[in-house]
Amino acid sequence: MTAVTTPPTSAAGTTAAAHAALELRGVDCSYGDTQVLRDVSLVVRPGRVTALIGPNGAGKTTSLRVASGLLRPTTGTVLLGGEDITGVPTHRRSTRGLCHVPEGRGVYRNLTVQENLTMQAPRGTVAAGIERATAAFPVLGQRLQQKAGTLSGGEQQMLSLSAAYLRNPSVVLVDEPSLGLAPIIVDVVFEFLQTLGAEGVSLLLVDQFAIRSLSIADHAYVLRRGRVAYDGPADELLDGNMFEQYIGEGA
Ligand SMILES: Nc1ncnc2c1ncn2[C@@H]1O[C@H](COP(=O)(O)OP(=O)(O)OP(=O)(O)O)[C@@H](O)[C@H]1O
Repeated sequence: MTAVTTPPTSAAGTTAAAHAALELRGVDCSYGDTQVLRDVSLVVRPGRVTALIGPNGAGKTTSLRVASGLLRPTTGTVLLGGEDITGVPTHRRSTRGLCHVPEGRGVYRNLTVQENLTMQAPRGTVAAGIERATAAFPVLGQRLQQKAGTLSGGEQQMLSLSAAYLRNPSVVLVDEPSLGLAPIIVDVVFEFLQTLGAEGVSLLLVDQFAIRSLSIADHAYVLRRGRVAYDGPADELLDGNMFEQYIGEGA
């Protein structure tokens, strides 16, 4: 476990950050006069699942918003595949393979499931994309003509997560995918996230179920009051004492 912000150095002398799919480096971010991220550095390694956990208000969603370009850091750098994308707008990050599945079901409520899926898929890939999404979530295949706003919460979340398949991204940021879902649907969502990871997608996952997130993650960061308090292997955090020390009272 690394106590805080310095990226671990490999035997070859290169930092893990040199091989990052996504990296936040020394990021500060504020809402107006209120600073919520302080010198946040984190690395999402290629084809790995990285969990970002911490108590309410720690800055997890803000970190994802900085990564996807919805927020501009006041200081620091965002890198995608080693390239500085700090000033690159959100839609261009998306075409470069970065997909953000935001908290609260990013679906178009007045469009049907099929229309939602069609909007997400790049031109020329719609049919294949829909096939892939409905194979992952068969219930969506049965609801293609239904308005997204009339789907259950779980189905809306599945539709929202389908974007991660349709756009064929290399890096996916997922914010609170299990929020408000029944336990059986939470299982489906975590299975899907695990499948994405197994298929080589680099995942940065924020979820209220810290233990569950850590159990599918390779690496973990704990944020506390806008600072990285833990940077290390996910399984080390699952150790009872460590969990209590870093997350116990907050999560
Ligand atoms: N648009 C905003 N304007 C002002 N302050 C904000 C805004 N969004 C978030 N904040 C504040 O920034 C801090 C970090 O919020 P953020 O949503 O990133 O935390 P979080 O770790 O994701 O929390 P949670 O687990 O509760 O979702 C909080 O104190 C929050 O009140």
